[in-house]
Parts: sequence; structure tokens; C-alpha cells
Amino acid sequence: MKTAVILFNLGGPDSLEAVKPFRVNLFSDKAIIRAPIFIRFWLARFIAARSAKAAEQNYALMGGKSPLLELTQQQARTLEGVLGGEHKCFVAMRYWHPFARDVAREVKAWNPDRILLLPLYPQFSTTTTGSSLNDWREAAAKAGLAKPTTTLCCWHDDAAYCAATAALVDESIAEAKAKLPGSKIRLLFSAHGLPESIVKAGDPYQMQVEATVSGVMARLRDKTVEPLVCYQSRATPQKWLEPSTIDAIEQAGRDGVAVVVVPIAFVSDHIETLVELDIENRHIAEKAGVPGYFRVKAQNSDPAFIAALAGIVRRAEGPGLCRGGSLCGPSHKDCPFNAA
Ligand SMILES: C=CC1=C(C)c2cc3[nH]c(cc4nc(cc5[nH]c(cc1n2)c(C)c5CCC(=O)O)C(CCC(=O)O)=C4C)c(C)c3C=C
Ligand SMILES: [Fe+2]
Ligand SMILES: [Fe+2]
Repeated sequence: MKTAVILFNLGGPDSLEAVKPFRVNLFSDKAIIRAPIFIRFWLARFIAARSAKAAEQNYALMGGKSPLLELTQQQARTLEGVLGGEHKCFVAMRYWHPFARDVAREVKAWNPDRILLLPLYPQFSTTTTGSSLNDWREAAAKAGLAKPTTTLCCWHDDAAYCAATAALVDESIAEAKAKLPGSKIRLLFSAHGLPESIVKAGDPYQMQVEATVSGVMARLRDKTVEPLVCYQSRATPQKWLEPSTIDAIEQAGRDGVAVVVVPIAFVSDHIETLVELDIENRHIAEKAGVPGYFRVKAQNSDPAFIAALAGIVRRAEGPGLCRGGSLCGPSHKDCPFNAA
């Protein structure tokens, strides 16, 4: 049976010229800016233009483009190798190439017997997974791609994913302890932030982030470190989830503890790990007098992580789907696809 596995991520600009249109696409999404279309059209351009210079400078620090597409394509190739047989992995991005509309046509040409949708966002948010899946459904309908389709939602508490992440965290704790013997260490689980209003409207993201953190903590070899969940990358003036990663770093400075920062809502390096965490927040930590700043590696194509994704795919190929054709993990009372 030919199975197409579609990997979804947000996408990133592939040149400095693409930064502005990429950001206009992002802020034009009704899942991100919840305003009527005619207001959103102008607001998107206004917000995108307002902070365009700073964004361009940040992409310039990464060589003038986002590495997200290459890293996701590498994940796709590695996963395809692990799954073997008649699996083919495709990558569809939400706000820059390759767009769902083009990928849907490619998938149709390959003519699979079934399709598995695998968002590379471990936690469900209406702003990320929800938006990508809606975009895919529209694109598939337009391309006339009507094959049995299963959504692999909500793998935030998947045991193998949590174990693979815990192994990466353990590596950084060991490095911190070796460099700063005797120092107290705080684990900052830094998730992408969200406007609080989106969470209040029922988005399960924050709950799922906390579940991921519990799952990772339970699987750490080194249990001597204290965890704290915080939220990074605030992008609009509204109130966002708290505490912010910056506040948490400054607090660590006041408390005189070293920090190990775990990017917990992304599985690939991109601007928010390579620039925000590695450059900006490291600088903030130095200024705040934090005795040591360590960043846990993103999963990228880590073999244990790819094996976890392969496990999620294989489970979807067996029985046990939740209502609506989605795969549910063991504890999905909050699964957005499981509503009647
Ligand atoms: C209101 C704005 C935003 C929300 C909500 C948001 C949620 C969100 N985003 C990610 C993951 C990524 N975001 C990326 C880029 C990016 N995101 C926003 C804004 C919001 N994100 C902006 C303005 C940008 C562009 C970067 C910039 O201008 O500084 C990316 C790609 C980065 C890259 O390398 O190109 C990812 C990935 C998550 C997980 C999330 C909510 C859970
Ligand atoms: Fe974002
Ligand atoms: Fe689910």
C-alpha cells in the first residue's frame, strides 16, 4: 500500500527579500490575527513592515535565510528511510515554499492509497497545527486529492518523543555540571508563546506544553535540576503567556543559578533557537549575571526522535483512531480532533 506522509511546519524565508512577504503571509492568517478580513489585510502589512528591519537583521545572522526547510527535508528523508516500504514523505510549509497547494498536486501525481498528516509541532495550537491542517484540507480539495486521510495529532506526550527529548536534555545537564561543578542549575523549558486570549478561547497548547514537560521530566536520568516552563518569541503587543523566557533568565540571574534552556515547542533549529535563544537570550543572561547558559540541541534528525516519529506513523497504520480519523495517544481527553 502506497502511503504519503505529509510533514507540516511553519516555513521560513529562503532569502532576505522573502522576509517581508513571508511575514505578511503569517500575519494575514486568521488563525494568527483574529480580525475581520479587511482589517487583517491592512494590519498584516502594518505589523510586517513595522518590525521588518529587525527581522531581516536576524535572518542575516543565519546567512540570509531560515534553515527550517533544509532541516525539515532532512527529517523527511531520514523518516522515509526508517519507515521503508512504500512510504514517501512530503514537506508542506504554511507561510513560505513549498506551500500546501503545490505539495497537494505533487502527492496527487504520486497517487498514494492513503495519506497521513504529521504536523511537526509536538503540541496542538490552532495557530500552528490547526492552521496547517485547514490549509491542507483546502489545498487537497482544490487539487482533487481525495484519498483516505489520517491526522496524527497530539504527540506531545508520546513516550518515545519524550524519551528522545529527555536524552538531549541530559546531555546538556551533564555539560553544565562538568563546566560548573557544584553550581545550582535551573531547567528552563522555553515554549513558543501565544497570546493569552487564544488560550482562553480554548486552545489546548499550554496544557499540552505542560504535559510534554512532565513527560520529559519523568524520563530524565538526572533528576537533580528544578524545571520551569516559560514562553518566548512574543510577537504582538497583547498579553502573552507568562512567564516570558527573558523574565525567567533575569530571575535566574537574581537567584544566582545557571540555566539549561530547552526549546520545547519546536523540533528543528530556526530563528527562534539560533538567534533568539543562542544570541539574544545568551546576551541577556550574561547581562543578568546568570553563572552559566546552556541550550539543549533541537531534535532535527536525531535518530531517537526520528524513531519516535516512525512509531507515531506505524501506530496510525494500525487500529485505534479517535473520532474524525485522527490518531490519539494514551491520554487525549483534550484532543481537539476527538470532539463529537
Ligand atoms: C502572533 C504571532 C505569532 C504566533 C501566535 C506564533 C505562534 C507560533 N510560532 C511557532 C513556530 C515558529 N514561528 C516562526 C516564525 C515566526 N513566528 C511569528 C509570529 C507568531 N508565531 C513571526 C513574526 C515569525 C517570523 C520570525 C520573525 O519575524 O522574528 C518560525 C519559523 C522561523 C524561521 O526560522 O523562519 C517557527 C518554526 C510556534 C510553535 C507557535 C505557537 C505554538
Ligand atoms: Fe512563531
Ligand atoms: Fe488526538
